[in-house]
Amino acid sequence: SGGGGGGRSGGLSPGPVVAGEVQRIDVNPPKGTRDFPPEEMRLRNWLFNNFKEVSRLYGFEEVDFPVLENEALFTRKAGEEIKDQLYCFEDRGNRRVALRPELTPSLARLVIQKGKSVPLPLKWFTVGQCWRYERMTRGRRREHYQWNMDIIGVPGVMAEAELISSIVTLFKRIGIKESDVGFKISSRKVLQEVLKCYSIPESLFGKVCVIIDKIEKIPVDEVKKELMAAGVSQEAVQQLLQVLSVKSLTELEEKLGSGGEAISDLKQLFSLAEKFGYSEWIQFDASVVRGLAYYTGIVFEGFDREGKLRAICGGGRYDRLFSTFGADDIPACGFGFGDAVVVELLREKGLLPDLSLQLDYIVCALDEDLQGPAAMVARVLREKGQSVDLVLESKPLKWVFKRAARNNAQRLVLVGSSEWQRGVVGVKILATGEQYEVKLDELM
Ligand SMILES: Nc1ccc(Br)nc1
Repeated sequence: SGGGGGGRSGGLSPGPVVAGEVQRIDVNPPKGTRDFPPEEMRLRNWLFNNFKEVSRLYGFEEVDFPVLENEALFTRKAGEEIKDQLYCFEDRGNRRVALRPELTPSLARLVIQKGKSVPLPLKWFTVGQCWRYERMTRGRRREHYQWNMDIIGVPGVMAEAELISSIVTLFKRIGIKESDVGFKISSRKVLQEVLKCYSIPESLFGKVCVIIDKIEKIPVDEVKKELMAAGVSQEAVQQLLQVLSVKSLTELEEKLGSGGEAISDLKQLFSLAEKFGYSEWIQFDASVVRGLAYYTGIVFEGFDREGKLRAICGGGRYDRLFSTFGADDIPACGFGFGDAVVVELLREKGLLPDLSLQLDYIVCALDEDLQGPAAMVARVLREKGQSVDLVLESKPLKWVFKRAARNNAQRLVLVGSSEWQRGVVGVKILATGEQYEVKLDELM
């Protein structure tokens, strides 16, 4: 959703500056950002209203945070892309600030700030714009909106199962089926258990996961090199990469043994999926790691089964994030769901909704000195909850009918002199052409 459109004049490249004339500004939004003209805004509102309705159905409370945050929220030392692309600067008070690249750190900050005043578990959601400063070489967007749902204070995988259920509900609401998309599910405890066998320090865990997450984006030898540079032995690297290619929970159990938390979490999650009714939507995929350093357990991502698009959404458990902000750890999990990839998917599937403007009335005075009575008509209708496009200046009837058609007005009210003298106005039902006169207080 979102994007520019043809302006009133042609090209936007400024012509020569003539003395006394103002050079035309660039009317496009900054590189990598989008405008939302009415049609795009209707699609965005439709999508966000679905996000919010699902959040309401799941009993989540809406929260919000500033787009501008203290840079320190995002300066994790794990080599994440999100940090390399931080949209950050020093403000006039010499503070290091950043346009948030994600929402979870802000949420964690607010939870810590609220402390014991907000009884756990918390189920919070938000829809917010997130930013990255990426060299335009790849021509990618620099902003998108994310729907985030987080459950704070529940250590068990019922929380992850509930979150995935909410996303399935969203997909169903917008017409996307399990034959269109799926969820790849794994747990970072798989990697943790391998690393423990090679006594790799916990402090390296986040960085190792971030490197492994690049496995499908850069050559595997590069991944190996980065892992070894980070301090992982060659043997451990081999084991890590091998475990990522495991194809089933059974095979994983053979590899890791049945006593570990990774297997028990995953088995429980797949069992719960049966009860939630979304087993057909999920699959175990050991290669899912996700690129954020703070995930510690179950991780998942929504993908399009045709494999044409980037991940639709992603999330997981982050039980150690709070202590990175100097607070006591609280078990937590959540996901982010962007506004762009899902719209690409809907477009691909021919599922974009038809969201033309819906107007109840267009009201027009038939001559200049009837503008006041026309305003009265508009007031009466609006007080009854009717949407009214009041024509604000003298216009030929042809113009009024054209505007009524373009704005999908259901009825046209014409305020004419002789009718007004008789205490009535003319109403035309535009779909049928039927027309009648009605007293002002009988208007509806
Ligand atoms: N984190 C992030 C922010 C903005 C965009 Br576009 N993509 C990812």
